[in-house]
This record gives sequence, C-alpha cells and structure tokens, in this order.
Amino acid sequence: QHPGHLVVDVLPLKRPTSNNQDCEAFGNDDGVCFSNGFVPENSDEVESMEAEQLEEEDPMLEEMPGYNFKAYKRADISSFYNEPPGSRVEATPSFQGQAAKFQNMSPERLDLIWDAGSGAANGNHICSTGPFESCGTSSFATHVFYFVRPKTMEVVCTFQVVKEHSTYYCDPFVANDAEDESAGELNEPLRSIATLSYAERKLYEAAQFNRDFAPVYKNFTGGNEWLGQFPTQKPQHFMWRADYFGQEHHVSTKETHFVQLPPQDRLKRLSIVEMKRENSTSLPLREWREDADTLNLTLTVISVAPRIIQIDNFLSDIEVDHILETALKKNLQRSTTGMGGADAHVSSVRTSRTTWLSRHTSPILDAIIRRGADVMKIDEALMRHRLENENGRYPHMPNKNPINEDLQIVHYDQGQQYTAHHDFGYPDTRPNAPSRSINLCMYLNEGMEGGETSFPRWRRAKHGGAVKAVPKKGKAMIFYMRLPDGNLDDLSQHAAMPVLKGEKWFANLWTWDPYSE
Ligand SMILES: O=C(O)CCC(=O)C(=O)O
Ligand SMILES: [Fe+2]
Repeated sequence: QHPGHLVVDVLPLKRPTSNNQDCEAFGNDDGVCFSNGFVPENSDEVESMEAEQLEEEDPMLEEMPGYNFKAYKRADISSFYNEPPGSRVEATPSFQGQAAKFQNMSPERLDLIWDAGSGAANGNHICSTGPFESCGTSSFATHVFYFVRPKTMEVVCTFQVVKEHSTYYCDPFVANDAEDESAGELNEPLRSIATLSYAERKLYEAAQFNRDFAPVYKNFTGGNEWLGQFPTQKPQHFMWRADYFGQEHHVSTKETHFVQLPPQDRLKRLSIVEMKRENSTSLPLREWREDADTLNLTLTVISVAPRIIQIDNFLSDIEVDHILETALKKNLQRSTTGMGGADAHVSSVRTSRTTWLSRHTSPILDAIIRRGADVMKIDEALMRHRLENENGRYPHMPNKNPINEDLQIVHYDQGQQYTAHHDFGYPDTRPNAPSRSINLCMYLNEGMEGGETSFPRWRRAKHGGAVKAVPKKGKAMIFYMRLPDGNLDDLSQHAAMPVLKGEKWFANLWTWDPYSE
C-alpha cells in the first residue's frame, strides 16, 4: 500500500490511435499526419494497421506490483540478436561514465558544485536546483560534488559518486544511513520536519516516495537506474520499437527531397498559416523537388538499449547546403552545455560553435521539420505553434508551443568534441513535468577523420563491436532519451568524438514530452 496523498495528475491523453480520416477531418492531407500520443477530440477509433501497430505495447513493459505502474524491464541480450534467451553473454562496457542526479530534499535553492580537486569554494558550478527538485550531470565514480547555498557557498551536503548509483539525496531532516551509498553527507545539524509548511511537506514526502521507489524499480527491471520523478506517465509521443539489431521500419512521407534550389524570392520566412498550409492544395515548391509523390525512408535499429535508429538519405544535398548557408549567415556562437538560460555553461566539455534555425526560416526548413515529424510519427502541428482554431485538436496540451526546439546547428573544428553527456534535464516536481525525450539529429557533412557520435554504454553481447554513428551527409539518427515507461535512459549517454582532421557539421532536433514550455 502506498501513500494516497500523491496526486497522480496524469494528462488524460488517450494512447495513439490513428487513421487517415483524422487527417482529412482536420484539413490535413499533406503527409503522414497522425501517429502521436494525442488524439483529436472527435476522432472515431478506426481499425487500421497503423492503429494496431501503435496500440501494441512494448513487451518489456510489465506491471510493478503495488505501484500501478508498468516498468520497462531489461531484455535478455540474446533477443537483441534475435536469438533464444541465454545464447549470448552481455559485454561489460569499458566506459565508466554514468548519470549523476542530485535530489535536493530541502526547502531552499541549492547549487551543485563539482570538486575538480580544489575544494567546494573553487569547484565548478554545475547547476542550480529549487526546493525538492533535482539537477545533475554526467559523471564518474569517485567524483565529489557539493550542494551549497548560492552566494554564501556554505556546504549543505557532500556527495561521492559510487559506481551503479545514479541518484544522490541531500536530506536535512533524516540522519544518514551509513549503509546507503546514495545518501549525501549532511554538513550541518539535522532540521526538524515541523519547520516545513504543509505544501513543503507534501513535496518532501513526494521526494521520499521517489527515493524509496528507485531501488524497487532497479531491482524489478533488472538493473535500470531510476532517474525519473515517480509517479510519472509513459512518453506521450510515439516511440519506434527497437527489439533487435537491424530491425527496420519504413516511412513514406509526402515531404519529398529538394533537388534544386528554388530562387531566393521563393525562400522567404513563413508565417504559421503558411506552415499550416491551410490554403494549399498541392505540395509547396514541388517543381524544385524530386519528381515523385512520396519519399520512402528506411529506419534501421542500430542499438536497442539505448534505442537508436539510423536513417540514410534523410536530407538531400541541396537541403544540407541550404541549412549550412543559412547557418553561416548567422553568427555561430561558442556552444554551451546545460538547458540554456541560467544553466547554460561554456565549458571544455563542449568546444564547438552553435546556432539555431527555426522552422519558420524557409520553406525548405519547414519541409525538413515536417519530414522529421513524419519519421518520428508525430503530428507536424505539434512541431509548430498552433492556431486558436486548432485548439480542439489537442485539448489537453497546456500550451500551443511546439514540442520541439529549433534546429540546433553545430560546427566542430579540428580538435573539437563534446565529451560523454546526456541530452536530457531532470523534470521538476510537477506531476508529469516535461523533459527532452527524442533527438532527431543529422549529419551535414562527411569525410572528416573522427567526429563519430559514440554511445559507449550500449548493451550488446561480447565481441559486439562499438556502436558509433559515422557522419555521412544527409544521414539522420533518432535516439530516445526516455524509456517506454517514462524513465530517463541513463544509457543514452553519448559523445561527439574529437574531429581529428577536417571539420564537422551536425544538427540536433530535440523534442520534449509531453509538451514544451
Ligand atoms: O556531434 C555529435 O555527434 C553529437 C552532438 C551532441 O551530442 C549534442 O550536440 O548534444
Ligand atoms: Fe548530445
């Protein structure tokens, strides 16, 4: 029996249902238009292949007794090779990095400092977290962190990262359990719980509940670190299945490739109405596209855990050139890490330069984002601002923002890299708080030495080799940073390997779940 005070405010979204009638009903006949977790209010449930496929739940989701929650279990590695259980032995990754999440169980804002060898006062500021919230970074065993009071730098808790423990707690109300390696050491006297307000007390109890849930989840799933904020709902946007290496999915999109560059006066910035294509009956700029009704793309699973899918030929050469030309007109800035705003850091971890391009920028960018929506099976309307009259379509979305960020263009010079990191941030204490969920990334050039994207913790059998995506102009890759149960995927940790010779151009398209703010 679990505390009843935790209000599980799950967004009342139905699971995916889709059919082309929905598309037509909403005047949207311009592509693969359904296939997301949100169902139009007035849609009928129509039987279709697509719908059946979407409704089929991942077989590794299993009810956790006592929690009313389906957890995503770790599959036997043999299944990744389509072989009977027990026929393969899992390899131990040589890479020792891991997520390190720090939960602030106090009612005050705290800053996370990493001790790079010279104490708290001279440490590196990593992130800042509000009362009862969490923040973190990618780290390694033995590394030391502190939660300090902003400004005064008084140390409230000290932590040391331990292998196979990804979440650490700073609890000023309960004495440390010396056995518990996830308990941060409190550097000051214990406080009384009676000092908390009612609202604070609720948040504190929720944090405790989440803390108690973590080891049960890890045990139940066979070793997945719990990085979420329980209770949580599963991802609301579609996820491709990844059951075994080489598994293929096929997408047909009406967003065909541009094969010639339209004249400049046809490449103007688009309004939302233009992006919505409210008044258009045919595909925009069709003359400059390949002479075909659809573009057929093959999605190939290159890693099961983390879930990574490769798509060759996602962008045409003309499209890549257009992206690069547009990016170069903007001034690329030194890249930062963190989620932007106050948490953005210029650091030696990420040495590249960056700029952002919005879907509004040109009809080509718009087409690329629409194609991206199709390959992720997300409604394109979710990937732009929605108009008033589209309200009914997503009745439970708290805002009309796109669920994705702008396309982030990254340039690496020789020697530059992005060391192993996670792309996600930790959701705040609101039930089902949003976080980054999917990255559809793209390679914009090739032929450099180095510069691969590497996922050093992917699960594989011994002698399985490394999963590294090698840059190829126009190639895309989808990777999921959430598991099908809503947890964040520690194994989605990845690195942009140093460019050894030449330069590298890359693009990130991050999608949030369930919405973005
Ligand atoms: O450049 C790459 O291959 C990956 C870049 C990356 O991980 C990022 O920008 O978050
Ligand atoms: Fe990344």
